[in-house]
Amino acid sequence: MPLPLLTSAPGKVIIFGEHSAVFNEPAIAASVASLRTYLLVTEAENADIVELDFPDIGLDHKWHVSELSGMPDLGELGPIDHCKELSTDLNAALEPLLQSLHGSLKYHAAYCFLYLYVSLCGARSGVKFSVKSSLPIGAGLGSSASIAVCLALAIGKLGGHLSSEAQKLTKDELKFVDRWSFIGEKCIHGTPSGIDNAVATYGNAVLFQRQANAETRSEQISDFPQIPMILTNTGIPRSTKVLVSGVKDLLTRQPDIAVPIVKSMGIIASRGAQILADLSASNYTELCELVRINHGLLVALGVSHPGLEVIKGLGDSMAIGATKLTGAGGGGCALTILKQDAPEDAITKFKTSLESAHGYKTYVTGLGGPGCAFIASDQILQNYELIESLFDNNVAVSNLSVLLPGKSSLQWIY
Ligand SMILES: Nc1ncnc2c1ncn2[C@@H]1O[C@H](COP(=O)(O)OP(=O)(O)OP(=O)(O)O)[C@@H](O)[C@H]1O
Ligand SMILES: C[C@@](O)(CCO)CC(=O)[O-]
Ligand SMILES: [Mg+2]
Repeated sequence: MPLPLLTSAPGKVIIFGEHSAVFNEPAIAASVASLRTYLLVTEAENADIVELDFPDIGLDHKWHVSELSGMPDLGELGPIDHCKELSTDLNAALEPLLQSLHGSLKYHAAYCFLYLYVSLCGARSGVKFSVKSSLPIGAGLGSSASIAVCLALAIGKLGGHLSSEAQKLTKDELKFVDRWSFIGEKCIHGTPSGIDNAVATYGNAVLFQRQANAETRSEQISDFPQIPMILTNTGIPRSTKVLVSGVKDLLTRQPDIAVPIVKSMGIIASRGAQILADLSASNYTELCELVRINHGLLVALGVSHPGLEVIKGLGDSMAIGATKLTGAGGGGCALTILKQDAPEDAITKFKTSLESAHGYKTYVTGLGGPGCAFIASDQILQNYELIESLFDNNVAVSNLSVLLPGKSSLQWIY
């Protein structure tokens, strides 16, 4: 695959079923139309290195080709094997390369990168990977999945696993990206369900269910309605990995109580899917009711946070709509589905008081839109000055809107 190469993937909003999705219950998520990660792959200045430039997390690291050689032969292992369990041999071989990055966001991003790179590209060197994202990190909007999808698509192409000339990503190629990004998510947070990377790969909205055999089933929800909602980011940091393992521990300690909670969340998602397929004034109230119940069950699982309850409390006291946390919780984001008759001035008051009194950030964004996408080298070269300038650290992420697949004049392929 000739360089440069640009890949992109969206963030996501889980409407119903976070956490229960990990335990094979159905869940619904949609891609976030305007919040995306972009990965630019270029020739490195030095042919003997592989470089990561991930400024959002302060990661600028180079590995020498000699460090990448001598990796274990993964010969017979296919993606499904890695999906079931990450290779212990590869993990052990990567450990020394990650040593200086321990205990940080950097570690997980670099681990995800190296696992995919070594598995799919061997010891190729002379390549630089630069990331720019409009997604908040660790906020519940799927930043980890979007980066894993950008990497899986780019590295799959560099390693010759995906066609370099195609004018469209085929079903099989999307499956490849879905599987390898799931493997990347496993590096970042241990036991993902796969819903986040499925949405970041396929886009639009999906009804997702993880199967017992580590396979996943995601059904596209066509004509997903634009539900009027406000996303609020508390900015309270948390880790999906820690929250997911906390829920697993609760299920082990209190199975008689916690298993039915998780099952109820699955029933909510299934009912939610029926409503969303045929949303009308008459079932909108039930949709709001499901949002309220789903949040209550997430509270019971211990994954809310006082900072999220502020949003719920304000939304409830203003009777503006129904609020639930979205993503892994523990901080991060909440979504508020607005009542159909919510007055404009009440919506404004809700947003400004969360912003001014609590320092939260609110987003009004459309849902749905393209999943993963790439721009081939000839197109990038024709627009190189523009694209390169957007990856400058001093350029605000709001400028990334000129790159939006589906809206931009650049020829994204997806
Ligand atoms: N722009 C980025 N640059 C580099 N690494 C990133 C970026 N965005 C996300 N990551 C990686 O993803 C990790 C955050 O993932 P985490 O799953 O905890 O949060 P999230 O994906 O934003 O939220 P959720 O999983 O609840 O949707 C970071 O530790 C980092 O390794
Ligand atoms: C908490 C969780 O359900 C959603 C995180 O966005 C984890 C997952 O499904 O991988
Ligand atoms: Mg994540």
